[in-house]
Amino acid sequence: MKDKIVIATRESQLALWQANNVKAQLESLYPDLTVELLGMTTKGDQILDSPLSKIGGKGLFVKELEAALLDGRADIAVHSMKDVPMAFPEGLGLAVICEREDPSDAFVSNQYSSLDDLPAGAVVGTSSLRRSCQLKMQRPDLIIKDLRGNVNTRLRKMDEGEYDAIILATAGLLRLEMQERIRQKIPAEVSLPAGGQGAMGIECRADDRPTLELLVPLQHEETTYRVTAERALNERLNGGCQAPIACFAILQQDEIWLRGLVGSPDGKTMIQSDIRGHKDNAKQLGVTLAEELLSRGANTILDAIYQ
Ligand SMILES: NCc1[nH]cc(CCC(=O)O)c1CC(=O)O
Repeated sequence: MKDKIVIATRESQLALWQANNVKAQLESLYPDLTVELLGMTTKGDQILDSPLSKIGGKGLFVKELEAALLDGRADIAVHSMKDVPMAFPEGLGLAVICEREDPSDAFVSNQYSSLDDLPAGAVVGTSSLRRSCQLKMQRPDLIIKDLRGNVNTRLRKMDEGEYDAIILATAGLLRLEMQERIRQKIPAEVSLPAGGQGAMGIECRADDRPTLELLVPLQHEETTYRVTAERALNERLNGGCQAPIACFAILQQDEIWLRGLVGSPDGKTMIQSDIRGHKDNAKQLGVTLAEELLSRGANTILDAIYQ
């Protein structure tokens, strides 16, 4: 039995909240266990002056954390599942997926109470192609302006008047106890979330059995089925969270209902579909839905973006 676990974490307020949440869960499960945080800065935290879709590179926010796991400085890394690439470096793997927080996107504004309330020409901040393509599709009259930085930075930029409204993940705002900032939880029909949004996952060394065993109680079954289907779709589309891909699964008894879409960055084309099937086929459902989207034109949109 291990007596100490070191958690590698980014130092944004949200990342620290998530790492501390896992620390608290482990400490309450195992009173004799010491849990320490190892704070680190990633490339994604450093490059703040260019749009994320231009910097490219999957795993911008996880590479440094993974290096710490591989050389033994840390035992686990806590991630937002929507930022975790599909493939792990040799020797590492996903240990568990924890219970999902609200997966929706949040509409945040000081003047306006909802997306519908925004006047023509209003400036909306987001750096996510997924959010901007869905917004443009429904509201071609809005002006979408890039917005980078952690949650606090984005809120400050809006407060300073650079944007009339911004879109953030509801989960992040709830975790940071900024629920009063949420003017509207945008329904999935209006802004389909990113695969994995709202769920935390824990990565560790694939052969570290003692750590894997400690983590077992943190696994959340329903979330795992849902996020497995979503990630399979992303993987088949070869998409990271910087791609204009949205997907969202819910569980109805033993049946998964997975919705997915790929939009063109200009907001003029959107290919969307959905699929239902038994939860034991979560992965296959994601792959099948991805292939349907590809055959209906998503391949053309994605080729243009990835080239
Ligand atoms: N893209 C960064 C990121 N990664 C995870 C979250 C929020 C928390 C979550 O989805 O679990 C955010 C912030 C946001 O999109 O507003």
